[in-house]
Amino acid sequence: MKCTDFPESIRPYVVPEVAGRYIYRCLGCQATFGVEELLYTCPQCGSVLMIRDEDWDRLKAIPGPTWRRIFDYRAMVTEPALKGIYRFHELLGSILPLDAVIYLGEGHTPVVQANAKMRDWVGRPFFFKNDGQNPSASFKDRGMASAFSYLNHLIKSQGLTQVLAVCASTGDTSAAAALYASYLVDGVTSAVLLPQGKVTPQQLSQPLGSGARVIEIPGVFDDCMKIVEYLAEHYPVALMNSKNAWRILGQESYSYEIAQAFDYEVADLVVTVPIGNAGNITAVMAGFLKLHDLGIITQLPWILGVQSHHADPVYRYYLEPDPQKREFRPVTVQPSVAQAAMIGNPVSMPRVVQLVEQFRSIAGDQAVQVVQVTEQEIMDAMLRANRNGHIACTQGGECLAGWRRAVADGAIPDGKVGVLDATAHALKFAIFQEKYFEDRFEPEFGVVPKEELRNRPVLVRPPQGVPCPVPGAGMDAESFRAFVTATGDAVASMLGLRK
Ligand SMILES: Cc1ncc(COP(=O)(O)O)c(C=O)c1O
Repeated sequence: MKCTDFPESIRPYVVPEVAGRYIYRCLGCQATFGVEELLYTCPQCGSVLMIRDEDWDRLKAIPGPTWRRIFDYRAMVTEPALKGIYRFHELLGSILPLDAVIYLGEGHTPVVQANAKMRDWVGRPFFFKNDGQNPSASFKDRGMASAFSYLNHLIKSQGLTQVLAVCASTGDTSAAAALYASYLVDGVTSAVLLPQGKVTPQQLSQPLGSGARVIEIPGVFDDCMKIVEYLAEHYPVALMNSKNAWRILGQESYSYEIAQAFDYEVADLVVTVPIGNAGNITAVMAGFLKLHDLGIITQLPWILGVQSHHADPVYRYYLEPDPQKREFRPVTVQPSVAQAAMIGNPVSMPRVVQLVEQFRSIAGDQAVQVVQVTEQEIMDAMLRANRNGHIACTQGGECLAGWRRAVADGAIPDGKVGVLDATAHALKFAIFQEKYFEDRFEPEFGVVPKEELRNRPVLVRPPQGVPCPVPGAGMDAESFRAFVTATGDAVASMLGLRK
């Protein structure tokens, strides 16, 4: 449905105005800066930035029920600039002209209910929201659509040429950045820095296929991040990590979609996310806070962050109950199956600290929790989910393990329902499934396969003397019939079938 197909009375609700006064606000010294330039950190104190609409009151003047109608109408619109995350245009980019918006199919990801078996295994009902069904197969596309739409706007409005987009990545950020850069083509190229040997073959193939310059660095993600920060400080590049606040803005759409999927009744939900660089949990909290502030939702959901015991700096920070005594200490990560979240010094930690405080001040101390899970729990949970109709990656498994752990610890009251972020597609992380099925985990992971969760292919050959087809060579009809019958019977016997 096109915007112009709607009756005149509804059109004002559907077509967004290009308006607002966006600024970067420093979370350290509170200084503000215009968004005419792409900034990553505060030029005054070096702290991280968030983007704010200084004209927010004009949005607050619109009643919550009207906003809900606007977003629900827009869900039916097919115009590229209003599809996907930009149906929430006023909340995440209202200064962007619609012709600058880049849409590659991100957003609108499905919310899939867990079956009765999984519900009983956890002890509470829950859903997976499958962000692996985004174009580059992870949630990162939400933030990249935003960051590249903004970049596109700068290119168009300032006549920029030859922009080099760079990022450090645990695999998924690079796939998304390379994809969006490859679409823009005119004037934009991308280069991605990956920790050598610490992304899966599927993740590595993505930026290569999109034509990015792929640079491998010895070390872990945190080391790559320091290098791209250095590049952003000293060279003319556009940093596409979530330090770039436009990424956070786009990722807020995950919260908006959850609200919409649950008819804006989110009070009983526990939105569960894995934490790595902490951009995702930042965006999820910021998104719900905005909806609440505008009266689009009347109560906040709970937020549950999950970390592996091999990369758990945020969990450790919140172990201290007294906010005055909390002290953030980066950790040295150990190998983790939740490899995309294997980050010891999350860039968005200052954002998390402020938003958790804000969130808890409205919804209570229990409304944001962080739990820790083992590598074994992550693998077992992922495989169990995928045996029950899901397509969770290891980070999705981490969410499920965390949700189950929180329920078992008595931290989740009756009546709460989980919405778990399956942040990437299972296929990107198939290598960990393979290691489990083949019992090939290196000792440092500490994962021991459970027989009931393993699965391997079985080769069935026809009995001796029955000819087998040879690829490229012909076979006479009688031999082929003999092969089909003998092999078919062997398969049936293996499956316990009787004629
Ligand atoms: C699939 C996946 N899940 C989870 C994360 C963690 O998200 P964040 O770094 O925003 O905390 C990442 C990336 O870092 C990821 O690629």
